[in-house]
Amino acid sequence: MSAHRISNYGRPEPMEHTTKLAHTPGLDAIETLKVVQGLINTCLANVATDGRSAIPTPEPSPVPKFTEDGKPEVVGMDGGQAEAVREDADLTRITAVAETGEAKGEQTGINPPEAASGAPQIPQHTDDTAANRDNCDELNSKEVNASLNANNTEPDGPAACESSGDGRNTNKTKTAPPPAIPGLDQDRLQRLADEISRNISQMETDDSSRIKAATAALELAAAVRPPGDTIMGWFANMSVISAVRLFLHWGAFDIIPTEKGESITYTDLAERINADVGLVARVANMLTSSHILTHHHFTPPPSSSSSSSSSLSLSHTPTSLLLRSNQPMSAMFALLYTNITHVSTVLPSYFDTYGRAEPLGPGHIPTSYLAGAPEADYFALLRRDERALRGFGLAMRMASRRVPVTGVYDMARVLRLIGGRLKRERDVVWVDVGGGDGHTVGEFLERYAGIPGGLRAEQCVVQDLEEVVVAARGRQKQREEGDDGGLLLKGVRWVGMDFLKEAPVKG
Ligand SMILES: C[S@@+](CC[C@H](N)C(=O)[O-])C[C@H]1O[C@@H](n2cnc3c(N)ncnc32)[C@H](O)[C@@H]1O
Repeated sequence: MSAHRISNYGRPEPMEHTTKLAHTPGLDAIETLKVVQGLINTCLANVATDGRSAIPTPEPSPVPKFTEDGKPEVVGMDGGQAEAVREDADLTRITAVAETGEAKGEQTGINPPEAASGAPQIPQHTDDTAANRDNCDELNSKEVNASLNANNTEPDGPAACESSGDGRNTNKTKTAPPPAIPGLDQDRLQRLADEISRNISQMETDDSSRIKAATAALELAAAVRPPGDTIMGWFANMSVISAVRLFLHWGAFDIIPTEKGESITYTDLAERINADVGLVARVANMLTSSHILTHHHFTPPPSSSSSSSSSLSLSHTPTSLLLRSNQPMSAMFALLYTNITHVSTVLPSYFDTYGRAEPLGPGHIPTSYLAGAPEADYFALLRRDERALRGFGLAMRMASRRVPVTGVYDMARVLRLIGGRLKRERDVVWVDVGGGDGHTVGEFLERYAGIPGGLRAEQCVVQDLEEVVVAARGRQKQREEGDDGGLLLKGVRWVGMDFLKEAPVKG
């Protein structure tokens, strides 16, 4: 397949590669985790073999080598970047000495060239990224399969260096105990790898296995990641967050077609959002490289009216579909972007002003300080902005999707106990304090209306701040005028209140 690469200037440049670009979401997740598992096994093998892997890393980070003065030489970096990596290496070396009590330089997280002898050359990152990646992908998938089958544990690892036949004295014996990389608890790593493997095999029948596998994979990655690499990862995350924020602000996620197999050229997208195509490509780079969007070679059908001359296009992934503007996850992103990322810019000055202590009341919080209305509390700020308030309600829906709403209380028992005590049909059974737009009550009604002595909408009250309730009532009225008559919540009472004051519903 032919495809394009974005140049340093953000312009598409032609290049050849055969990387598979479009994925079937379900299959892709499983395959991805298998690859992760393979890489983990490789990593474990690396630990057992003092970092001498038989399997090349697909897209290697710059590999430090030691120069004659004993400083690690950093391939592919210079200046400050290289110095930063050197410092990491030195730190690892110092930690190693401290932890093992060995003489300086004997055991380090980075292998001097001698230690790597006999091992295949780790491919260096060249400009021919795609071709390199293809070779590595192919090689890697073979090796991953091999590792999945053979568990890739290289039991004779430490001795392999001895038999490399290059005549160098490696000071290793067959009995040398792993781990060679200090600070890594090999048993823990193996337990995590087993956990990942077990859950991957159960993913088809057990939904939660996917989360468990991912959680263990993240824990494992955190354990094996070199410290400097962890921090470098934050920098990448910051850029990705900024790119997501821009694409949300420009409405780009809403413009990319959602049908499977469809994509939009960079040129068309740039035109639709009134942006320079080079800029769009540059921002999209962050999103495609972090697998939030996918890019493709695009050949417009002969009948197409597309004015696009560009042959590079973008399509959604399951992740980016959640970032479209009508999606709760997208609203949650906007909310947390403000509450965390934006607020973080004033935190030092906030604490300089108020002192280094927790806020004592609902006002004078970092969010109100940022908004230039320090006395206001969070919800007072929200109420000033109709759009933000709507977004808040939508974001809460996401939270309730991830946290179970029903099943926590034994509602059948509650209804049984309360049934005999109700004097009137409309007596209140269930109050949702701070219930927003009522979706939680809706879930209770969906689940418990049908059971014996079941919950009825007339028995439910949603309480929230007056403004929130007014808006929620308005939306419910619209639903009742719509096709389904707003049936689920029809009859629910909405009460404006302040939960810091006396409760309006008694008993
Ligand atoms: C975190 S949200 C929870 C919304 C909803 N219960 C849910 O689970 O999606 C908190 C809710 O409390 C409401 N709230 C905040 N301050 C309040 C106050 N002083 N009195 C009543 N409701 C308040 C907000 O308007 C918001 O709807």
